[in-house]
Amino acid sequence: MSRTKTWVDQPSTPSYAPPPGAIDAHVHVFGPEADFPFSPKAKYHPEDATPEMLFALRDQLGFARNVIVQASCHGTDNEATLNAIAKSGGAARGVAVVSPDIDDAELQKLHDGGIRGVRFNFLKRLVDDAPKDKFLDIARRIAPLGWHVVVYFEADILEELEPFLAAIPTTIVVDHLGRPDIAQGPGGADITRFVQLLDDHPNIWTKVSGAERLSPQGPPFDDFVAVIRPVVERFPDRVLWGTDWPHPNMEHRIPDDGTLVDVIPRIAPTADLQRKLLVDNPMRLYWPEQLG
Ligand SMILES: O=C(O)c1cc(C(=O)O)oc(=O)c1
Repeated sequence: MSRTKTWVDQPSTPSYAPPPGAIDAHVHVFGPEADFPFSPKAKYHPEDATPEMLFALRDQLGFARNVIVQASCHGTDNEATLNAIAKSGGAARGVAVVSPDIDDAELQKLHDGGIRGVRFNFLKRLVDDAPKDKFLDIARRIAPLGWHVVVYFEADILEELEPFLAAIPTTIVVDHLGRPDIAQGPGGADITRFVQLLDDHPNIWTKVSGAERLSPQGPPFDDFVAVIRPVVERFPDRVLWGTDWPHPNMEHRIPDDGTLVDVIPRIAPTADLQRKLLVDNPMRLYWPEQLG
């Protein structure tokens, strides 16, 4: 498999300045492969996207902290994510992917390394299987640590997944809004069903990220803004935002991270909404001990 590069080296500097303490709550690191080899089951083989590159981007975009989400290409070996968190000097925490047979000592080691959640991935193009019963066992075991569950799925399986989501005893964060079809517009079936899910389950949050993945129109993402801004306004205390750098699998539509940041004030049009989205909400999940 040839190695893919999915990010721009010199993104534009955004016009929008995030508030002090802003958290980019969905990023990944890839490798470096020489130190942290990719999983033999990985569905893509990326170039190295290192912690140093991530922190330079964070500073350029005007963010203070990151949440590093274990990428599928590293399987259940979280060492690359832990390495990046350790190198951040307290400015990053993370979400791990764990094997169902992980023991308590290993979970505690992840906690000590800054992990505060586990990710369950249901995308067939990214993982071979997604065993709901085993995921539920994991969810029950991480609950006492104060962790939450991050779930990545596509809109077509939402209905089938709802009983599983309802059985999870922790906060749940849905990646990239469960990938609604943005072309359906603001009243579309996908986003309507997703909003209903959040109405019905007060413990379900969402990342309002993924404009570059979900918008058929592309920059400046007017179609994404029209569909997603009502979601931010309806659930101001249950939304997170992230660049998704280094944008796995986006080699054919590589986004400019500065342009993505400029979407924020359009989906969260007031300073109050922006502070909740970028600071207060992610702090509650990832750095709760630092809240007054
Ligand atoms: O849609 C994707 O391809 C994708 C992949 C991964 C991953 O490989 O972990 O993470 C994401 O947030 C999105």
